[in-house]
Amino acid sequence: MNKLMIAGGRPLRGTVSISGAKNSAVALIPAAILAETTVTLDNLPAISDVAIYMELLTELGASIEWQGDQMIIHPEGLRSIPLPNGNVKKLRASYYLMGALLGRFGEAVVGLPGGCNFEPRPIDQHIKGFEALGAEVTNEGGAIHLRAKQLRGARIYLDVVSVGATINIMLAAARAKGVTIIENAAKEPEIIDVATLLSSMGARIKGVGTETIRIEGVDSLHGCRHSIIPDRIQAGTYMIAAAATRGDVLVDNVIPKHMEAVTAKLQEMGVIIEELDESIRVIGSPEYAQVDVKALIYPGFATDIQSPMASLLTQAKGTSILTDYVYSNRFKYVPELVRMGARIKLEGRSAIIEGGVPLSGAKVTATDLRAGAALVVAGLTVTSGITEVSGLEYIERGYDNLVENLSMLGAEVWRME
Ligand SMILES: CC(=O)N[C@H]1[C@@H](OP(=O)(O)OP(=O)(O)OC[C@H]2O[C@@H](n3ccc(=O)[nH]c3=O)[C@H](O)[C@@H]2O)O[C@H](CO)[C@@H](O)[C@@H]1O
Ligand SMILES: C=C(OP(=O)(O)O)C(=O)O
Repeated sequence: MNKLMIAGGRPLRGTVSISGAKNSAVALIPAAILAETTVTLDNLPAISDVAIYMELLTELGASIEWQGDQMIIHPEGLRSIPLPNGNVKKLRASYYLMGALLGRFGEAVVGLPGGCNFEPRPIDQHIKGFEALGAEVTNEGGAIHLRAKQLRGARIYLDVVSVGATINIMLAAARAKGVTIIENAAKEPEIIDVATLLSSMGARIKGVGTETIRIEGVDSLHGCRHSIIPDRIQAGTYMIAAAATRGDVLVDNVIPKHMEAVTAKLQEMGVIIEELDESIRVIGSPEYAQVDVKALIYPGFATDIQSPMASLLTQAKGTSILTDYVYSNRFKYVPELVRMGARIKLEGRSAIIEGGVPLSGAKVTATDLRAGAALVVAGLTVTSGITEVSGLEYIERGYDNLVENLSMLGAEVWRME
């Protein structure tokens, strides 16, 4: 396991430029399967989930050029080769191969996904959607087999608002015969990003960003060039880290509208925020008020940043309650924060966080990507001792150039193999 070493206690200062969004990138790359000609993606994050996706598309026969933040996907050699094991199990978003391969080839075999396994994460709504479009879906030894002679548009009501199911159904429906309506759809910015790419490829999609999405299937889709939206979760993490270290950071290349829930909560605590067109300046204060945080679907406070927020709340005055309404038990990081001296109790889907308790350096383990983000933010605030975060590979699933970015902001951090 790789480790991140942190000698904390230094206020973060300077500018950090945010890369493209992980949760867009890992949907846009498989979406390119639907095109018959070349797709170019710009502003791609340099994270391991993207590298794994590149390998997956290569296994399927695509030819890919990836240089800097640009990926060029030539889909001409693609076939629907069964992928029951291997790379599909290394990330959550491999489930998008189901919708993309089904849409393009009418068949797919894809192993159940991996990714952050902080709790069971079913994909029943994805399957319900594929079946409604006319696919036969079976689970054979942990791999999902999908087959359809002809996908047909349908009206699909999602029982739970799901980012993955909304995108997966859009992918398959883009090539179905007739009109598909997704009701109770998710509204996250990454869904709009995927719909923008599909529309540039020739798809007919309306209503993204609302709870009803209408997709009129087309016979073929073509290549295009698309620039990925900034990663609002990385941006939020740097905003929180700037506040937690009482620093002064310009978080650049962001869409401030996507950050509204984080901005509002930080302001409520007493953090000074200046919003510019494509950047947000975060200036820390000596004291923070306690706040309650409810992680919700977009435009609510994102569940993916509740864990670094918990680390910041250990610095507030008084007791804060952080509740996650998306996942019932996304708190594997709590015992690790407690190891660093935090006083946090878990009650159902809430963490009760006692503020004003100084943290100290310890050996802690990131059990998943955002648990890792929580420990990094906590480590940056520590004034006594070194924090040693094991499981850096989880963090690198979603944070582009983390060590370099933090070092540029003045943090003393280094990697240990
Ligand atoms: C690759 C990617 O984009 N990952 C994000 C995506 O994950 P993912 O797409 O897996 O998350 P969903 O939006 O689907 O999950 C939301 C909730 O619905 C439940 N559910 C979901 C699907 C389903 O078929 N049945 C079901 O019960 C889940 O267990 C969870 O409690 O959105 C999550 C919620 O914003 C984020 O935390 C992840 O970072
Ligand atoms: C849960 C996350 O990712 P994934 O869905 O890819 O596991 C995340 O990005 O916080």
